[in-house]
Amino acid sequence: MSVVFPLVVAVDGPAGSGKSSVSKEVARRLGFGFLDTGAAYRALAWHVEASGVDTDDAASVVSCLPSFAYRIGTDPAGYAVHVGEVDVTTAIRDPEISAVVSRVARVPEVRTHLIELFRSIIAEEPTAGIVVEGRDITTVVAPDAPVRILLTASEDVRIARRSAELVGDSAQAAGEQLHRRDEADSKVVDFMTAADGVTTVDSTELDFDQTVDAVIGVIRATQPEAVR
Ligand SMILES: Nc1ncnc2c1ncn2[C@@H]1O[C@H](COP(=O)(O)OP(=O)(O)O)[C@@H](O)[C@H]1O
Ligand SMILES: Nc1ccn([C@@H]2O[C@H](COP(=O)(O)OP(=O)(O)O)[C@@H](O)[C@H]2O)c(=O)n1
Repeated sequence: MSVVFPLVVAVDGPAGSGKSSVSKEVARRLGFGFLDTGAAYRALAWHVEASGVDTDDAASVVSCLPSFAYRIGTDPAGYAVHVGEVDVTTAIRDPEISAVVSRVARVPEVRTHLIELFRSIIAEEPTAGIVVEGRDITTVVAPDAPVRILLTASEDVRIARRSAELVGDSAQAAGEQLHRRDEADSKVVDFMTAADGVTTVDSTELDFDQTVDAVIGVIRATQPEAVR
């Protein structure tokens, strides 16, 4: 009996471009699974901090990997992130975690460990497809995915969207943090330019529903049987 893998829709892009919210809605509409890979880097940063370890020291970060008991579901309607028994779904969105996550994500051993984890979650997806979003999905995690998309938007628009969802944090601080994080992250992987074969969806002038429709349009163009 041959093994049938799910159809992988790989989505990359900078912070605030809509990767997470748009991918989740696309998955919901198509009956696919959804994997937010950034959540794992955030949860590891949370775990490193909770272990009292300096996020700036790569060797100490690596020493936290064996005790990192990470769990995430792929049902877009039941999104929840756990480290051991602790539900960290909300805690990992804290600006304090956003401020340190890039330090954890730049460690090569961390990336190797999490990339393997993502590939095993993808291989075990029980539905017909899975939308996987992050920074290196189209290039490293699933470069052979049949659908590969770079979701972008101008920095001003991304900052405005991100600061609109923060409470008690000034728009300026949110903007500066987003800019710094993209700068640090893009030294590790290039998610600002589309690799060969990757389709760019620029949501600067699109509202949320139009962006979802644009992504589904790209999927339909390459995999018509996946979209009815
Ligand atoms: N095309 C769009 N138009 C307006 N708001 C959007 C659009 N796409 C996403 N958003 C909103 O922008 C915010 C950031 O989106 P998110 O999915 O968290 O981005 P990312 O995962 O790329 O960081 C969310 O509040 C989301 O609802
Ligand atoms: N595939 C990925 C996904 C996220 N990340 C890291 O994880 C962090 C959080 O990712 P995220 O997708 O939750 O960030 P947002 O774009 O949603 O703000 C990023 O700033 C990167 O440092 C990564 O290195 N590779």
